[in-house]
Amino acid sequence: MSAPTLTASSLTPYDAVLLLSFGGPEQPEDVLPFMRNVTRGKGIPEERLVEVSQHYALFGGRSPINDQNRALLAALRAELDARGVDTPLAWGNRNWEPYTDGALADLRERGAQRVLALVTSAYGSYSGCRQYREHVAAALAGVAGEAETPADPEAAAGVRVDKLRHYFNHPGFVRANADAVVEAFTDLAARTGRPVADVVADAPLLFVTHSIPLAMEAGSAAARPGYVAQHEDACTQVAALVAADLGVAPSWTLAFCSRSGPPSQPWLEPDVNDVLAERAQDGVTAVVMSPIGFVSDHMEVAYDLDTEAMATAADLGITAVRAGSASTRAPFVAGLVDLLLERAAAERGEEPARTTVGGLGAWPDRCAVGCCFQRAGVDTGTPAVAGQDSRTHDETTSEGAAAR
Ligand SMILES: CC1=C(CCC(=O)O)c2cc3nc(cc4[nH]c(cc5[nH]c(cc1n2)c(C)c5CCC(=O)O)c(CCC(=O)O)c4C)C(CCC(=O)O)=C3C
Ligand SMILES: [Fe+2]
Repeated sequence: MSAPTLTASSLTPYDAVLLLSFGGPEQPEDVLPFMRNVTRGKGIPEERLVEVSQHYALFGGRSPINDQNRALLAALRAELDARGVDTPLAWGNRNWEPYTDGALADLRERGAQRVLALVTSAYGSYSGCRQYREHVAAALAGVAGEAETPADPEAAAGVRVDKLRHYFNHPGFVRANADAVVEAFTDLAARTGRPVADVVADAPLLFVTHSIPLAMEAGSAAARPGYVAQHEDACTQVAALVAADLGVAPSWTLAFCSRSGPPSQPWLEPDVNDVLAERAQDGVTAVVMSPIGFVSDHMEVAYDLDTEAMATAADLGITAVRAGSASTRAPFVAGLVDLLLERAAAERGEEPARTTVGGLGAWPDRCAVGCCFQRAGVDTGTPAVAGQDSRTHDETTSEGAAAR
């Protein structure tokens, strides 16, 4: 079930790949300005900003996310080189330096006309999908020197930016998470001095992801199976690989972390800390937590799981082991390169296999009309690239024409 290794000497018609990520502060004085970027117009209470600033302060005011993206860039470069692909790889963030507009301006300067963006969010929701698409449209407007984002920012900037399909159900992402969970159960067995099969049989596997508002969940589910359904599909596949490797099927649930917003606004539940308390009441003394919703061990993992949830588990007398994230694990990196090659082949008019696992199938290359609005059915009309509802300049394709 490992992804087939694709080979091609280039990513034609793409001139460059852009790793597109969230960004994070790297020094204490950048924490609050970064958080104001993230929450602008979102109605997040000031107390929450102060609270989350303290999470960053615990780590010296430096988010781990940028270093993790530097490591991912290096791993992707090495994998591309190993397959003989010399396409340039650039990096831009939505919320902190290095910003996307600078990366795109630089690529344009170097002659790039078509860019393929790889977003560090495996799942679709406004936060992990359309918000990036709108962000790229605004960044292109900046590159074109326009104050307002025009309806066709790609034409204005002379750069077209496509986005790789979501990869929560790609075998590379699933295999990498399963390997990490197998390692965590093995570690838990060593710590408790029991056979690993016994540990899998009675230690629950808690998959953890970022909570989002229920309205955002509904928006994610309008055009395709939503954020929660995507997670359940990925969790089912990871658990199946763990069962195959360790001989016993783990009993898993999906829990959420990092709830934000005002208390009056409903977000996805249950919270991972509440799940731990419930399991303790049932007599559970050991768990594995897998941060399946996160591509790397950034601040939500370092604080909400490794600091807060670990303290909750300790208070409850639960031995908890946190599995690693996909980060730069070989199956994940190889899978991402497979996806880049698949997309390039599709853009050349070939018909590449769209490898997936689970029951939901491959997400479309261009996001479906109406996908991932912040609230279901509420189209703000904000220009966004890379969708079937984007106004791109390739009017000639049937897909582009159908969207109008
Ligand atoms: C689904 C999702 C992912 C996972 C997918 C993905 O990985 O992209 C994610 C990732 C991340 N979220 C991050 C940081 C923050 N997110 C915030 C706020 C919010 N996140 C939301 C959702 C998500 N966020 C939402 C709905 C909000 C409320 C405001 C809004 O509606 O947009 C806030 C403001 C404070 C607060 O409200 O908690 C901060 C500081 C970092 C960087 C971490 C680092 O520095 O290492 C990363 C990778
Ligand atoms: Fe977030």
